[in-house]
Amino acid sequence: MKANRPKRDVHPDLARERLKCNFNIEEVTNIIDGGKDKTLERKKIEDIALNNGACLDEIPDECLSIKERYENAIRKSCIYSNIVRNEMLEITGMENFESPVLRRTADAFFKDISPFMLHLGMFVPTLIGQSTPEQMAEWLPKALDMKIIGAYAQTELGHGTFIRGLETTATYDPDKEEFVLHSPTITSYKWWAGGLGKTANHCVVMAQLYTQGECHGTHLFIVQIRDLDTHMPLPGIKVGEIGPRMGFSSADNGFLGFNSFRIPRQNMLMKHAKVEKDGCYVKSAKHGKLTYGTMVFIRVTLVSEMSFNLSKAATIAIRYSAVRRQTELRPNEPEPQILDYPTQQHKLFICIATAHAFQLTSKWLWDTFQAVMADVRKGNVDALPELHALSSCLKAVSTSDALSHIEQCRFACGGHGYMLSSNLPFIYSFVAATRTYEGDYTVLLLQTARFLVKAWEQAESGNNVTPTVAYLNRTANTKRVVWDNTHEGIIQSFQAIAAGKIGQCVRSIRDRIKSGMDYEDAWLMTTVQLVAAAEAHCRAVLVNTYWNEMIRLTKSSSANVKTVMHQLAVLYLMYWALEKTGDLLKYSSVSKQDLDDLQRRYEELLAALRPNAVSLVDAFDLRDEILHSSLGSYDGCVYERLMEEAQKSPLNAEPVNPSFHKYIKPLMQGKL
Ligand SMILES: CC/C=C\C/C=C\C/C=C\C/C=C\C/C=C\CCCC(=O)SCCNC(=O)CCNC(=O)[C@H](O)C(C)(C)COP(=O)(O)OP(=O)(O)OC[C@H]1O[C@@H](n2cnc3c(N)ncnc32)[C@H](O)[C@@H]1OP(=O)(O)O
Ligand SMILES: Cc1cc2nc3c(=O)[nH]c(=O)nc-3n(C[C@H](O)[C@H](O)[C@H](O)COP(=O)(O)OP(=O)(O)OC[C@H]3O[C@@H](n4cnc5c(N)ncnc54)[C@H](O)[C@@H]3O)c2cc1C
Repeated sequence: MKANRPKRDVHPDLARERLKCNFNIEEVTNIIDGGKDKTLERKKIEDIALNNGACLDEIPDECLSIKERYENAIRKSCIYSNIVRNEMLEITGMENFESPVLRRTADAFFKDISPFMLHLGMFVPTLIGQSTPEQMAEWLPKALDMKIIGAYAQTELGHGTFIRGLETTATYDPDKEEFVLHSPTITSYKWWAGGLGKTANHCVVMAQLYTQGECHGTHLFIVQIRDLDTHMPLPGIKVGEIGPRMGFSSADNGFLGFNSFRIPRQNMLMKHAKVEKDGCYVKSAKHGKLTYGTMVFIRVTLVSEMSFNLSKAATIAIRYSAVRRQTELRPNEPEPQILDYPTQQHKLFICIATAHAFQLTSKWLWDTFQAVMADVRKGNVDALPELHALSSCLKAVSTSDALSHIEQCRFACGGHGYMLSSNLPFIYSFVAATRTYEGDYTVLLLQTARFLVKAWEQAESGNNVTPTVAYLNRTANTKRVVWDNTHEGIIQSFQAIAAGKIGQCVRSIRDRIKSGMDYEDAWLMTTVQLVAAAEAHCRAVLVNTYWNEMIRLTKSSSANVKTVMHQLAVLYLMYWALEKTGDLLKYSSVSKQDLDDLQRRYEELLAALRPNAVSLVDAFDLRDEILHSSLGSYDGCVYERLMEEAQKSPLNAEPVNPSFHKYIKPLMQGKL
């Protein structure tokens, strides 16, 4: 059902803020979108999706029951998918079905997550990345046309991180030329897959492949789990939804068990390895981990996804902070806008800068991913370890940083930030999951650490290392870098911290081995340091990439846009330098005086950015329909919207709730 929202005048405080803007907002929007043409394309897609009002709900999702919420999400998913299929893909091009713009526009329909998200997000990319041309021809058109709807079922009740430990089996039967899928234990049940519980009729399943009596490790299979006509689970399939969770409330995350369920031989995704009709196993992949490709793809896309979520939270908190007034600074003076408090600016301006840092880095990461995949298609897998290390740490750090900054945005909105109608709790719970799914934070940083330790050893012995760790060639054998408070100096300090920490890990491992431990135990005992070293490496990559990309992308910008983009990048460098003073003292020659100067310059920068704060979030160009926020709308009519949303509470539908007569009154009368 559509809801009509009253159009309101812009709140005078926000209107005044917009008059202070000294840069061209559209230019910054174009930089964030990746060019003027990309902005136009995004707006066109948003217009198609939003102008028909299909996304608006009369009753907020959070006031619905679990069942109603799911049914409403399916209703909207079908409308949205139809628009994507019939109108939007024509604009992006079919090959760009995973365009972030499509993903972002979907947010206008769902405060939470669409049950179809994993279909386009993981099922389709797996078909593209793991199928032979024949398999692709069979399934991809059906999947893109929504003739089949898929999920990605890898994680099991007993194992998520350790993929090699998955228990589901796929045993080849050469007589019938079929695989028999089986779930031998309760812990082998698939668990978590989005869209699996009620929506999907197909899924990609990761299972241990057995043929000719031998186990060949985990492989991917495409499995039909429900009848296309009745939607009933097929015989041999036990499938359902896993129950309420912190977020993802409308994503019908599911469980799945197989009871000797048979699929044709052709349903093994055979791009990197195949099983012949007679059961002979043939591996063609040049790298053992190419079946993990969908995970790498999603890790890469998550960096931009984090930028988007952070830009939403920052827009809400900054617009609200411009309208909210609190506490007298001096007796009898009007209460200031809370955005005038430097402590509030400290909480929030880093969110704008981080959204830029992640967006610019994500574009660079995406280009790197595309280049490495093009090489892989030609048979060259040399750059895969570096891509894995890079995508792992950037996924871990971007999701973790986004989560803590979004929480800061909620704190910055006081009590009203706790309201679901602010949308901050939805954004937070969505992002909280990203720190875990697609590889947990710690686990992924330890993957990066493996790569870094090897790179450090190469650099130590005088060999050249790959580009993202090239700083090791300069710093591996240096004790402390000379502190220099320019941007180059700060970037070099981050590299020195990373090199210093990696070196310290290597020495700890070696010392432990010398004292009698085997390599595995020495590694295990060093993992706390290894995680910190990988995080430091990631920060070095982030500051360097953000800075370089900012300079590159603002080359032809107007002077004031250059200035404000520069200010944000400097803010990012200073913020993190001040967060890491202990490390700077350890690995650079920074003095107490240098740090005091840095703190003062940081505070001056907050003040310099203050007049442009609202316009900087306006530059994210997030329409109200995408923000879903009583606190963050463009007009800033916060109190009216909070009141309007309160009226929608089901508890306000009747003046007296029946429980009064049933319980409270008898209690008051001593009759209970
Ligand atoms: C309209 C919509 C359009 C589009 C949508 C677009 C985008 C979507 C945006 C947002 C998404 C929104 C919603 C999505 C919602 C939910 C999705 C959630 C999905 C999931 O969670 S799926 C399950 C994911 N699971 C994991 O990630 C598990 C994590 N574990 C692992 O990855 C691995 O087990 C491991 C890496 C931890 C270890 O693997 P292993 O044991 O097999 O390997 P080893 O540790 O022994 O390492 C050996 C060797 O291999 C190297 N290695 C490991 N992995 C890789 C890799 N992927 N690539 C290259 N190399 C790899 C490793 O480094 C070792 O190397 P070394 O040289 O020996 O050191
Ligand atoms: C909202 C959501 C959606 C999801 N969607 C899907 C989906 O669509 N498809 C799918 O297949 N899966 C999905 N998952 C599952 C997800 O990928 C896993 O939860 C994730 O990979 C973590 O695995 P786990 O839950 O087994 O955690 P565990 O591996 O059990 O981790 C628990 C803790 O142990 C630590 N730990 C584990 N191993 C190590 C180690 N080697 N060294 C140090 N510490 C370690 C971790 O850091 C963590 O703190 C989803 C999960 C969520 C939350």
